[in-house]
Amino acid sequence: MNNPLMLDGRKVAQSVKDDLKEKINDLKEWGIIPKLATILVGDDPASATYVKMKSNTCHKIGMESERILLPEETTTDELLDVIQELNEDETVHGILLQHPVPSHINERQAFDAITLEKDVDGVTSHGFGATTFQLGAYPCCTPAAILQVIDYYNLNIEGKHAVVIGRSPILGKPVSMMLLNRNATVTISHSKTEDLSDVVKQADIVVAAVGQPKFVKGEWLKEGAIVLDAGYNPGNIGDADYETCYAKSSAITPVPGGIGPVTISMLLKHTVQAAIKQSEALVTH
Ligand SMILES: Nc1nc2c(c(=O)[nH]1)N[C@@H](CN(C=O)c1ccc(C(=O)N[C@@H](CCC(=O)O)C(=O)O)cc1)CN2
Repeated sequence: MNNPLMLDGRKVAQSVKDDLKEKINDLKEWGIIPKLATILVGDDPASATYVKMKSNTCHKIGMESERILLPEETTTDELLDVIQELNEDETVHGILLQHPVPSHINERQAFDAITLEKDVDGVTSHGFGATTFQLGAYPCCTPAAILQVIDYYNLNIEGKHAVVIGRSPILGKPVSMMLLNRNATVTISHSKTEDLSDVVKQADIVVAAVGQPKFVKGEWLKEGAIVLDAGYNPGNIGDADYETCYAKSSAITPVPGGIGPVTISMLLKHTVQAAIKQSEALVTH
């Protein structure tokens, strides 16, 4: 396949942020400034960087953000109290709990404590169910970013075979449901899948969401496959081996500059949508 298309996530993210700036200006005329609260538990440097990127991007486009940094030894109950306060704070429209939390914390319980209307990161069980059944919840941001890239570049996924590698609650599982809702034929593969390379060989679209650097090799791909790399490994290395996958693909997202920047723009988009909905709810009550 000659001349594969490099899918430029920075360009996609910019187009999302440009749309948002207009909406944010409109909201400001009503005295509303969309606000995202981020919670980081512990001092994992990569997570700290991602949270900082989220809050910096909020400020750049005229939103507010409140960064809550909690010590490593925070208990589940203490974290639940912080989330409850944010649920009740009318100035906060969206809540993000950075994943992963330290292992002594019950992450599922913490995610599920976020009220659905502020779950702009799509991490609650309720949000997952509502996304799956297309009931209007905010989807997880990386899956939403993958769909945004697909739409921006007009990639045809209906009836195509998408192989998702990974089944995590905030990536592999939700993106599989979202692709299914777009009429793709979806195979979810994972660490226990037998003959993974043979499974991947059948894919028109490969979503790499496995969390291992350069895991997907070009030789596994069908000629002309689309590769959507959702990996964010240390050193900004994706889950796909870019050079070999590029050569075999028809289109591919790089790392950095692919799905990552779009993920952040989707978080801000959901927060603006939440600010609009919550303000409408205040007016009608
Ligand atoms: N609660 C959540 N936790 C985590 C999520 C999430 O969506 N919700 N996703 C990942 C990490 N992540 C955001 O949190 C994330 C990772 C990487 C990027 C990104 O833009 N990376 C850049 C490169 C980094 C850089 O420029 O320094 C890129 O790919 O170009 C954004 C978000 C885990 N946790």
